[in-house]
Amino acid sequence: MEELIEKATVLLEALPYIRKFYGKTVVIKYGGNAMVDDELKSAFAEDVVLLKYIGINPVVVHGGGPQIGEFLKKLNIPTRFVGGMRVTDRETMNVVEMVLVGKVNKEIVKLINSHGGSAVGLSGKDGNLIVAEKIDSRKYLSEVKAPEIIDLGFVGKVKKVNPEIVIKLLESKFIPVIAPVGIGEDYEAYNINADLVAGEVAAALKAEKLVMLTDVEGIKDRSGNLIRSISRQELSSLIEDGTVSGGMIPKVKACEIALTGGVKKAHIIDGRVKHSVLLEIFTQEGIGTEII
Ligand SMILES: Nc1ncnc2c1ncn2[C@@H]1O[C@H](COP(=O)(O)OP(=O)(O)O)[C@@H](O)[C@H]1O
Ligand SMILES: CC(=O)N[C@@H](CCC(=O)OP(=O)(O)O)C(=O)O
Repeated sequence: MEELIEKATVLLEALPYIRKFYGKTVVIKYGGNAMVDDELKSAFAEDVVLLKYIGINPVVVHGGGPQIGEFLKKLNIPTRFVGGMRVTDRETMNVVEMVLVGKVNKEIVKLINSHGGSAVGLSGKDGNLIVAEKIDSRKYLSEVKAPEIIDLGFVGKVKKVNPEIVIKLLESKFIPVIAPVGIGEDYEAYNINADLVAGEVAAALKAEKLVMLTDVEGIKDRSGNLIRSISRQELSSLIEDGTVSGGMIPKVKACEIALTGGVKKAHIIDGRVKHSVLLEIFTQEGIGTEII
């Protein structure tokens, strides 16, 4: 009996958060290690389905960098990153779209649905969801202090998000799952860093939260200690002084975009921790780094 009562107590701990976030939208960037380990994948899907059933609206934006890399390797197409972005020629773009939209997106949809959810996969092309434009390589690469300045090819940035299709899905039982491929006004497909897409989608939806899963505990300071909480204003200095580098740069930028766009809070959390999404949303301490 004691044990059962203890269970009820644990469940009740979530009540204030369920009340606070009921009917609100939470954008989750899914990527990194959490996407390769089977046990973590199931735990992630359970978290997303649970959120939906208790009346919180999850929107998943996924990455797939490692999966694209593997496929390019199989095809003997060399690939590299400059300033955290994959150099994307036309041939690479075709593979990027095939892997992200055809493979990774559908796998996440299947995963969520196999845990009792109703996920619907979208790319930026569906409903003109993500209108992209070619990134200004010179400007971007010098901004992030990249070691070389080259043309990144079909790497895009978000020009506009048309969130109608996502809102329609959220109004019913569906869980939107978005692949980071944008459509240009020239009708070319653009490869966009998934973190940046998540930030822009969160801003367009005026989400309550942006939660970014990654393969580290959160943002680390110069001495390697986890930063628990940081303000939006302090973020740019972390990039400028080199504390934040590589794959963490677009994550930090995504949080800036989201918060500037009206999202209340952004979190960078450890996707290697089982049920990290629930731990972030339903506990007082949360996990990882919160950006306010
Ligand atoms: N200040 C920092 N704090 C934490 N991680 C950092 C920092 N600067 C750079 N990184 C790197 O960023 C990586 C996360 O980015 P990335 O590998 O692209 O993640 P994901 O695959 O989850 O999108 C970390 O594994 C770490 O190596
Ligand atoms: C321009 C650019 O670099 N696009 C990324 C898109 C996928 C992505 O962002 O995946 P992760 O979130 O797993 O890193 C790429 O080609 O790898």
